[in-house]
Parts: sequence; structure tokens; C-alpha cells
Amino acid sequence: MPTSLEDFEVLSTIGTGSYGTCKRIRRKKDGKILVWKEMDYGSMSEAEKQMLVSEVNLLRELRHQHIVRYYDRIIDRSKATIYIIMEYCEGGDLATLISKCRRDSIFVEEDFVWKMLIQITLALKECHRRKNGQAVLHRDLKPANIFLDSHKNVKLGDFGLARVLHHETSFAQTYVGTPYYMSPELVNNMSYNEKSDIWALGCMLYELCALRPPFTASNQTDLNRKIRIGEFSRIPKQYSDDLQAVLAKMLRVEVVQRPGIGEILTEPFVSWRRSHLE
Ligand SMILES: CN(C)CCCNS(=O)(=O)c1cccc(Nc2nc(OCC3CCCCC3)c3[nH]cnc3n2)c1
Repeated sequence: MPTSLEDFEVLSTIGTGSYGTCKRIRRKKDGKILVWKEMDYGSMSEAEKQMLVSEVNLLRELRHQHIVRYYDRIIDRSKATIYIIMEYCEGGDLATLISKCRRDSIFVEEDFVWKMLIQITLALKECHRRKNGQAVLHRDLKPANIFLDSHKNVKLGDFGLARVLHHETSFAQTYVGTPYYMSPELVNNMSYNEKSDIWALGCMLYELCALRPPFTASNQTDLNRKIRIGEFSRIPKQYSDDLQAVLAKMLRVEVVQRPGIGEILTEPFVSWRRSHLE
């Protein structure tokens, strides 16, 4: 019996993202709280619909403790809408957490930053693991795509949907928000690669500490220049030199000098902390 909309009760709207609306829902048969993301595919071309189908199929394959779990999808042809049913992350997103810390002038605990580093790196490791030759590069690593569960563990979210939006129909979404986390290789119009996700992770962890991105500017040209130079101030003094050192490696302008997923996980103070976290 395929899943239908009637199997769920809509509880509230969490927010509207670049691709549609996210709602908190309750599954009637067992009361489980989930979310669904409503996407209107009415204005998509056949090619885009095909991309959406393949992205949702990739989502279905990603099973990992630090990746938001995909449950199911419902297609309502009468409304040209697809509902993607996913795990509900009670702790909200990292963007909201950072803006609250900035507003209240409180810094994130160093142990939480290390936990973020380890758990997001493990999630990226799963994504980069080649699935029949198809690497699922995230392409859109940013605080608004990192969610927390009820135990403040990381859940990397909104996979693939970011890629679907990089298609021309989502012109508006592509240019919403400043790409603070753009890597030097992307600024230089080179190809996106696994280490571009490492750069974005470095930017995100830096922002978690400093409550602002490592590179900021009032226009794209100045931002690109700063990213190409790659100079940034140390994270606030209450954070350790160890943490500063790891972030500095992840923010190396030269791709070949930037550590890969494996090197990060074998960094002495990362593996030590990892053993203490698990
Ligand atoms: C843009 N923000 C101001 C949004 C305000 C809303 N706060 S918040 O910090 O996201 C928040 C608050 C409480 C619970 C949750 N849980 C949650 N949210 C998801 O997506 C949020 C959605 C992403 C696209 C943009 C709109 C919001 C999930 N996706 C899969 N599981 C999810 N669990 C999120």
C-alpha cells in the first residue's frame, strides 16, 4: 500500500526554503514526528524532473547516523507537488544557533565545535564514498543545512535538493544569499571537488567559533579577492591553538595542501577527541 498524504497530520510549518515549504508532521499509525518538504515541480522541464527523481533516489540510498534520514516520498499529480518525508531534527539548524549566540554575545563551547567537526566530517566521508561511481558531493554545506537532533548530534541535511536547484529554473535561489563559503578553486572557476566541501566545512566551523564567516565583504568582487588571498584572523582567544591549527589547514587556498576527509580524522587531536566523544 503506497504512502499517501492521509497517513499524516500536518502539525506546523517550520519554514520555507529555496525549494519549497518544510512542515512538521505526525505519522498517524504510530504518532512518529517527521517533516515533509513540499516541492512544486509544475514549472520544471522534463530534464529537471528527471534530475529531481535521481536526486531523491540518491537521498534514499544515504543511510548514516549524521545524515538527515529520508523516509519516503508522495507525489500529488493534481497539485504537481512532491512531498519528501524526512527525519525531524528537534534541535533546529546551526544558522539559528549561531544567530542566537551572536545576539546574546555568547560563544559556542569548544567541545561542541570539535563534535561538529568530527560528525560532519563523518557525514561527508559517507557522501564522498563512491556509490557505483557516483559521489554525492554536498555542494551546499552551510549552517542552514546542518541540523541538530534532540541530543545535539549533527544531521547533515538537504542533500541533492541543492543540486536540483543549481538548474536554471531556480535562478532566483542560486543567487539568494552571499556565497561566503565559496572555495578559491570555485572563485577561480575551477571544478568543484571533495576538498571544496572541506573548505566549506572549515568556513562553517570558523563561523561557529567567531560567529561570523572567515571572509566577508560588501560585494562579490572583494569577497572573491579575500578568498583567493585566504588570510583570516584567528578564532577568538578562548579557543585552543589545536582548533585554530585544524581550521587553518582546512582553509588552505591550495587544494593539494588542504587535508582530505581521512587526514582530518587522523589528526592527533581529532582522533583523541573522537575516542572521547563516542
Ligand atoms: C531559515 N530559518 C530561519 C528557518 C526557521 C526554522 N528554524 S530551524 O532552525 O530551521 C528548525 C527549528 C526547529 C526544528 C527544525 N527541524 C528540522 N528542520 C528542517 O528543515 C528546516 C527548513 C530548511 C529549509 C528552510 C526552512 C526551514 C529539516 N529538514 C529535515 N529535517 C528537519 N528538521 C528546524
